[in-house]
Amino acid sequence: MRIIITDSYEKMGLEAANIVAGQVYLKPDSVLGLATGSTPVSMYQRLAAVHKTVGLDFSEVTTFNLDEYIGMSPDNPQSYHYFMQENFFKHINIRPENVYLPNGMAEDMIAEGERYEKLIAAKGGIDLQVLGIGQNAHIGFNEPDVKFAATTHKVELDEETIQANSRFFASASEVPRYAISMGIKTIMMAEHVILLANGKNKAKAVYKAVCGDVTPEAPASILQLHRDVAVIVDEAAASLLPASIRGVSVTRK
Ligand SMILES: O=P(O)(O)OC[C@H]1O[C@](O)(CO)[C@@H](O)[C@@H]1O
Repeated sequence: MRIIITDSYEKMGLEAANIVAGQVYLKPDSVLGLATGSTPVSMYQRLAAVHKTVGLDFSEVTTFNLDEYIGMSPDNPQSYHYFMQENFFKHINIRPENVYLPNGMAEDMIAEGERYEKLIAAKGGIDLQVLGIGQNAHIGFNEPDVKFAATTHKVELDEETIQANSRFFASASEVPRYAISMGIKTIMMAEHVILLANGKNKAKAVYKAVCGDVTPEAPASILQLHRDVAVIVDEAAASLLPASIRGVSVTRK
């Protein structure tokens, strides 16, 4: 794992965007795995700016998102389809036919999971996967006690996740209870991974991901076994990392 500590949320996004942009520049037909949530927004803004100012070309890029709420249609403003459109896709020159998210409206979620995995495989697998992290150390919507061998599947959201995501809804009761998410195995098969986190409320989860035991109770801890992960965090999210880890990290001011 490489740890990059930045002094602001914007710089976290900048560091992440540089890695994504480098990937797309060197391999124009890259397959990107993408995340939603508030964390990657500054990265998407930066990538959109790089597209606009220097013409970073997304026309050959394919994207697969991590997850979608079950029962959310793509035109629902709370859906992750909608989020991606508003925060990223409409600002770049990606082709709509190269954009994939799990279908939260599918009748058979087992078949939908299999379909999604086949699509990823048909595109040659994910070159670079972007991840946020939940306060309970989830990645995608893989909640604690996850099965490390799981591929894309239906998940029941933890109460902690429902509470955390209720800020995007009128109330916690409106947050869907189920989602369809890439599994840990899907994520671990990506060639490169970047994990982003900002804010004090992510410090415990970052600690577990970087130096806790590798355990299904902290799903992100499995990333310690991945061959190429960059963890990009602001000072607040890095605040519980021990001096030994901070000593080998890169700090960007
Ligand atoms: O970035 P946020 O809003 O804190 O969300 C944390 C994580 O939870 C999710 O929303 C659930 O998958 C992820 O997309 C995100 O990485």
